[in-house]
Amino acid sequence: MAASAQILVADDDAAIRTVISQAMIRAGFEVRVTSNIATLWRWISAGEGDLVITDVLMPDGNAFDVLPRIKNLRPELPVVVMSAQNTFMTAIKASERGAYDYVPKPFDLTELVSIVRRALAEPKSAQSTQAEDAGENMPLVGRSPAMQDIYRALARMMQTDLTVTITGESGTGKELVARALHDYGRRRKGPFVAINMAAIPRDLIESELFGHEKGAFTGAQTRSSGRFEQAEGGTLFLDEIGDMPMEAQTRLLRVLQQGEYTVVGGRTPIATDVRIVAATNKDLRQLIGRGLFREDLFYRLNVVPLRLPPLRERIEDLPDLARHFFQIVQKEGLPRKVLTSGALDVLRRYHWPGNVRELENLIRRLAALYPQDEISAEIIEHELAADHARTLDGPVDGTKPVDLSASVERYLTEYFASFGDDLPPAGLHGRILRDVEYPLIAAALAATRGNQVKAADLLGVNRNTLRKKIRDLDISVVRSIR
Ligand SMILES: Nc1ncnc2c1ncn2[C@@H]1O[C@H](COP(=O)(O)OP(=O)(O)OP(=O)(O)O)[C@@H](O)[C@H]1O
Repeated sequence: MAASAQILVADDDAAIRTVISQAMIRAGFEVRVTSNIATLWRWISAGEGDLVITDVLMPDGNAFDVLPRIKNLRPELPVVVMSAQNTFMTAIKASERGAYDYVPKPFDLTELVSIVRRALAEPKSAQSTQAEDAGENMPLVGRSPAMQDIYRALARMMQTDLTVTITGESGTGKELVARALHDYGRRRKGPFVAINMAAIPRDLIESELFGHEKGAFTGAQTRSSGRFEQAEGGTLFLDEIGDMPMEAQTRLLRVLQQGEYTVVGGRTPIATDVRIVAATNKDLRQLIGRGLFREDLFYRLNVVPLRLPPLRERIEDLPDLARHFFQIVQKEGLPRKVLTSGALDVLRRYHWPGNVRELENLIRRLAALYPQDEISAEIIEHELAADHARTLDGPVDGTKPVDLSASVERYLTEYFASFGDDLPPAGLHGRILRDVEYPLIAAALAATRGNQVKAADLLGVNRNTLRKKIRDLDISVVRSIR
């Protein structure tokens, strides 16, 4: 049946019409092409075509505006949307307006043919989709191929309740993605509840998640609701799932298998309607091997695995991300800055162990600490060196360094080793303290938006001492206008 199917192709670029129609004809389809929306709509309303491939922006209109009409008139007609504006919102809009799939330009013809085949082979279901405008407030920034893959996966998952597990180094945007899944999905009217397993004492995790009855354990003086109850009808985001204790894992498995749980100290099973999104920066398979994570739970959670690539693997997103964060800090009242092309080059070469969070923090510091409108390569180099001193080679798995003094020790061992049999130049004490003091004071000033009184308070030093240090360490301070 599919072999004789007719494909309607709409794109104002003649070259694209040609390559698509050639590929479709080679694949055994009939093809009609047009350069405008009006003709496409005429064909569709006349009942022609078995599938549509359309560009978004065309001379006589926007395909997203006609998609709801197409869905109304011919709900079973699959529409594949192509776009060169490869943002999260384009993918989401396509999904919300009822497109079958969204293909970012430039695209792979073989992939397009397989999408078309898949769409034509699927049973026709009159899937009704709510055409609700999501607004232009972009939650996720970046147009790299790696992020395109994420957007498409998200767009497909929006209308489902599938359990998703997001993996990725610290700071890659796992929580942001979990929120986007909720905010643009069909549970958006319900609550989004996040809980971080690494931030809660292990013996309290079960009761935090599932609640407890009065007297369930020492200190449980009243009945308490758990996060599952709070997330009813919405999404529960389980961050750092690799840190979940075994007993809690067993309870969670039951929720995923049977849709019910019991509170700690309770006996009656409670039915639950919660979408689970989990995240981890650990390798769960390795934890399974060490007996720390249940394999059956892993498979239940990993229904849809989503891997967020580290920033260094999608460095082309850096200018967009930097602009985005400058905009955010500007809205918060800090002056607007731009990066010189030299500065961008330095940022592109950096390896970003803290990923997008590290970039965000850097932009905040730049906006708060430097008076100049243009941020030069030298400033970036200076700040990244300070950043390096701050993290002093934290663990490579992306987790946050916890023990500063252990990090300093490691740093010093390497530092001494780098001089071989010689000693480093004299004045080490001053140099090391300065390397620690600079980022410390800069961070305090950034956190207090350049307010020296508050920064002195935060640091626990006298205001005059802070002023002297700022001068000695040559830290530039700009006060936020708010
Ligand atoms: N693609 C993106 N677009 C815009 N902002 C982003 C993006 N990715 C991450 N961020 C921002 O970077 C910061 C870190 O993101 P997030 O907290 O989601 O990371 P995470 O992977 O959950 O980190 P962790 O594992 O340490 O909890 C947040 O402020 C988030 O808003």
